[in-house]
Amino acid sequence: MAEIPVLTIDGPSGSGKGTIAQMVAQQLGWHYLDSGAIYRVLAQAALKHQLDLSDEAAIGKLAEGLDVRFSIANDELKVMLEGEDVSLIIRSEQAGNAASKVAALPAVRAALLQRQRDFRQLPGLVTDGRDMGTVVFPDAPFKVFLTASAEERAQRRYKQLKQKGIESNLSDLIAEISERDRRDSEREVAPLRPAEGSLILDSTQLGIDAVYEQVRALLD
Ligand SMILES: Nc1ncnc2c1ncn2[C@@H]1O[C@H](COP(=O)(O)OP(=O)(O)O)[C@@H](O)[C@H]1O
Ligand SMILES: Nc1ccn([C@H]2C[C@H](O)[C@@H](COP(=O)(O)OP(=O)(O)O)O2)c(=O)n1
Repeated sequence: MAEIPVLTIDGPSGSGKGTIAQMVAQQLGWHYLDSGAIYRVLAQAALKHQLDLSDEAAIGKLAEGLDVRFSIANDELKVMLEGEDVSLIIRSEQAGNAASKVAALPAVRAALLQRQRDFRQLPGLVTDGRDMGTVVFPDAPFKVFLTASAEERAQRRYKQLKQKGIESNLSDLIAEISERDRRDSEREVAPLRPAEGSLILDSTQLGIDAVYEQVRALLD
């Protein structure tokens, strides 16, 4: 496994991880793992099965048997839960917040570890999340930690949700993003933090192309 290259991109919500990860994966022809989508789908499944989001035993069990499938259609990541297309519903801020809650449960993280590592296939993998460089792929040769101010990230999310036809409110988004940053950074297991040896990029003042160039330069 170790010889299969991996680029990990970790960072807080709205820092641009998914955008950059997909651009690199597409350009190199590498596989792509959106690890956050797994937590989002799990939270969706928990709500569907009317489980309490803090019920570690029940949600850990759900995570073990989670029936989630990813595919790419028209350059967009398509996500199926138990045969149902949940690609859009999992992108709301409520879904992100619910994902952050189930993601703090140690049993959940343990249940999902191998499933994520299985994405490491030739010719390579680009993956984004919170603990890709610290826990899931600690031996990855290429690691990035992408960040930006909470205000800038909320603005980006606002525009992105609008483009998807999802209405939101900017001040609510700033509050939700800050709450999620705090929960993801302060949890006991796999908290959000830069992996040792990662390239730390603050994209508050950087456009997508400038970030992309710096990440690509790391791989040359
Ligand atoms: N450097 C950047 N400057 C401006 N907008 C950006 C930048 N990076 C990403 N975006 C935009 O911000 C939104 C959130 O990006 P996304 O990749 O989904 O973030 P993340 O995966 O970190 O939550 C998207 O609409 C994306 O086009
Ligand atoms: N590797 C990961 C990925 C996501 N999570 C959790 C924490 C996040 O708040 C939620 C949603 O993650 P996601 O990357 O989809 O969220 P953003 O696109 O950054 O807003 O899942 C995690 O704990 N570990």
